[in-house]
Amino acid sequence: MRFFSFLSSFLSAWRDYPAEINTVLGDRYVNLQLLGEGSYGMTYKCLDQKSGAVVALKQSRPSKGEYAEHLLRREKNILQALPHPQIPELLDFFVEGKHTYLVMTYVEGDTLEDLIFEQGCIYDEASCIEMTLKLLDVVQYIHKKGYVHLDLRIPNVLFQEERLSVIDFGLARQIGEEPPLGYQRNRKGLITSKKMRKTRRPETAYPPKSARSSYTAQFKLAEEQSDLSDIGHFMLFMLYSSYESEDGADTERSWQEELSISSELQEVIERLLELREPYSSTDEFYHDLHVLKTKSFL
Ligand SMILES: Nc1ncnc2c1ncn2[C@@H]1O[C@H](COP(=O)(O)OP(=O)(O)OP(=O)(O)O)[C@@H](O)[C@H]1O
Repeated sequence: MRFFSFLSSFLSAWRDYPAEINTVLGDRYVNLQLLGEGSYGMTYKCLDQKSGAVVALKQSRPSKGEYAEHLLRREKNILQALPHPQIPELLDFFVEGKHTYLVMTYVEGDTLEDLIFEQGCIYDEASCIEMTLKLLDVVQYIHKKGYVHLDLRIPNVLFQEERLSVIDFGLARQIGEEPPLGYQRNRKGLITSKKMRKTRRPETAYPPKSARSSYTAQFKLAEEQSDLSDIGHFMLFMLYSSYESEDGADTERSWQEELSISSELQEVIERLLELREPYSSTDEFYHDLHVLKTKSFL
C-alpha cells in the first residue's frame, strides 16, 4: 500500500515537473523564471515573442487532470469580467497537450509580504490606513462587479512605488456562488506562518480564535464579509511591522494589548474580524476608514 502511494506521488511529481528556463511554451512564450508552484498549477514569468512583452503564464498541473483545467478556465472568466488597471489583464488562454495555459499581464512590484518580511518596511497607523484605502479602491470595484476575491493575503497585493495591484484570482467567486466541487486549498502564507513568528509575538496571542476560524474553514462564504475579514488580517500584518516586543515579556497578550493603536482603529479592525458588530458592506467600512484618515491628518 505504502509502495503504491510512493509510486503515485513520484509519478505526479514527474508529470508536473516545471518547464526548464528558456523553454518555449505554446509556441510563443519563453520561460524566463518559475514564479511559484500552487496546488493546481505553476506560474512562470515569460517573454511573449510575438509582442515582446513580459507576461505571467499559469500552467495547469497534468496530474490534477481536467479539474486543474476547470479551475484555470474559471480564473480566465473572472479576469475577463474584471477589467481594471490594478488587476492583471487576461491576454491569452489555450490548451496544448496535457497542459492548459492562462496568460496575463505581468505585474511589476514587491508583494506586501516581501516589503514587510524581506525589506523590513514599517507601517504606522496612518500608513496602514492609507494603504488599506488604496486596496479598498480595487476591492470595491470587485464587489461592485458582483465578485469576491477570497484570498486577499499579503502575498497577493503588490506595490510598485505608489501603485497597488491585486493578483491571484484563483479562489475568486461570484457573490453567493458555491465553491468549485472538490477544491482543496494550499493554505501557505497564512497569518500563522513561521514568518509571522519572526516578529517575536507570543504565538497564541494573534490571531484571536474567532478570526482564525474564518481562515481554517475549508471554504469561505462568497460574501463581502469574507474579503473584509481578510483585510482585517492584512491591516494587522502591517501594524505588527512596527511592533517591538518587550524584552523578557513572555506573557500572552492579545493584539489589542500589544499594538499601540487608536481605539477607533481597534474598533474598525474588531468589526472586520467580527469580534464586534460586522460591517454591513464594503462601502460602510470604506466610509469609516476615510473618516479615520481625515482625523489622523488633522
Ligand atoms: N500577474 C502576475 N504578475 C506578477 N506575478 C504574479 C502574477 N500572478 C502570479 N504571480 C506570482 O506568481 C507566484 C505564483 O502565483 P499563484 O497565483 O500560482 O499563487 P500561489 O499562491 O503560489 O498558488 P496557489 O494560490 O495555488 O496556492 C506568486 O509568487 C505570485 O506573486
